[in-house]
Amino acid sequence: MTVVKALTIAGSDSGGGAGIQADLKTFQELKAYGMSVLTAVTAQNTLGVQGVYPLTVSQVEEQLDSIGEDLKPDALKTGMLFSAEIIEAVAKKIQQYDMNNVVIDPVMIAKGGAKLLQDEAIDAMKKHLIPVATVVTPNIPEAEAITGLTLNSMDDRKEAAKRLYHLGAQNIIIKGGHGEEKEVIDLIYDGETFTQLINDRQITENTHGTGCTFAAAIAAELAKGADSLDAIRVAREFIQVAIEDDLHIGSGHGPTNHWAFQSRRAKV
Ligand SMILES: Nc1ncnc2c1ncn2[C@@H]1O[C@H](COP(=O)(O)OP(=O)(O)OP(=O)(O)O)[C@@H](O)[C@H]1O
Ligand SMILES: Cc1ncc(CO)c(N)n1
Repeated sequence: MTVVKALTIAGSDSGGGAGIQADLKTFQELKAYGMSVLTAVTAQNTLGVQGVYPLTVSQVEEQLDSIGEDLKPDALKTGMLFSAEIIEAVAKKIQQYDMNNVVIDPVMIAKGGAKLLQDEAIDAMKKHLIPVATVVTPNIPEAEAITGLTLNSMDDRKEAAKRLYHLGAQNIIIKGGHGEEKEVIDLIYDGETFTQLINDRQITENTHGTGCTFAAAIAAELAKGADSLDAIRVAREFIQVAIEDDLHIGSGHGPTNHWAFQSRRAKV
C-alpha cells in the first residue's frame, strides 16, 4: 500500500468545524495520512470566536522542522497564519524543505467577523506565500483584500485571478460562496484558461469551515498525484455533499459533514 502524507499548517478550532480539525478530518476521509503544524489556538464554537492565541514563530518553526526532517508531506495546505512573522517563517520552511503541492488558503476573517490574520500581514502573504502556491483559494473578500480590486462582476473576478497569477501562484480559484448569484460559481485560472465550476447554492446556516475543508481536500488529492484541476473538481464534490448533508450541530453556524462524501460513495 502506498501511503501519501498531507500536512496542514493552520489554527485550531475548538468547535471542530474549521481549522486544523476540519483539515485532518478531510485528509482522513480522502485517505491521506494527516499531519499538522499549529499556528494558533482559537476558542471557537458555532456562535463565533471567543479567543485567539497565536503560537510563537519559533514554536511554529520547530514543528515544521520536525515534519521536514522526517515526514516530508506529499502536499500541504495553509490556513490561519495570523501574522506576517508566521507567514514569513512558513514560506521559508516550505522552501528549505523543498515541499511541493502547496495549497494556500488565505484565511483572513472567520464567518462571524473575527480577525484571523492581522491587516499588516496581507503584504507578507503577497510577497512570500502566494509565490510558492500551487493553488491559492481566496474567497471573494480575500481576493479583494489581496488585489485591491472590488469584485462586482465575473470580469472583475477574472482580473483578480490574473493579478494573483502574476504574484506567482500557479493556479487560482476564486471561491463563489460569498457571491450574489443564485448558483455558486468557483472561478479557476491556470495562467491560460478560465474554468467555472457551477453548483447549486445550498440555503443553510451550516457552512462553518467550508473554505478549510475545500482547501484540505485539494491538498489530499494533490498528495495522491492528481493534477490541480482534477484535485479541485474532487474537492468541489466533497464540499458540496458536506454542505448538503449537514449535521445540525450547535446553535449558530454549524460545521459541514466531513463523512458525507464517503457515505454517499458507500451507497452507490
Ligand atoms: N451555500 C453554499 N452552497 C454550495 N456551495 C457552497 C456554499 N457556500 C460555499 N460553498 C462552496 O464551498 C467552498 C468554500 O467557499 P467559501 O466561499 O464559502 O469559502 P470561505 O469563505 O473561505 O469559507 P470559510 O467559512 O471556511 O472561511 C467553495 O467551493 C464554494 O463554492
Ligand atoms: C482556526 C480557524 N481557521 C480558519 C477559519 C475560517 O473558517 C476559522 N473559523 N477558524
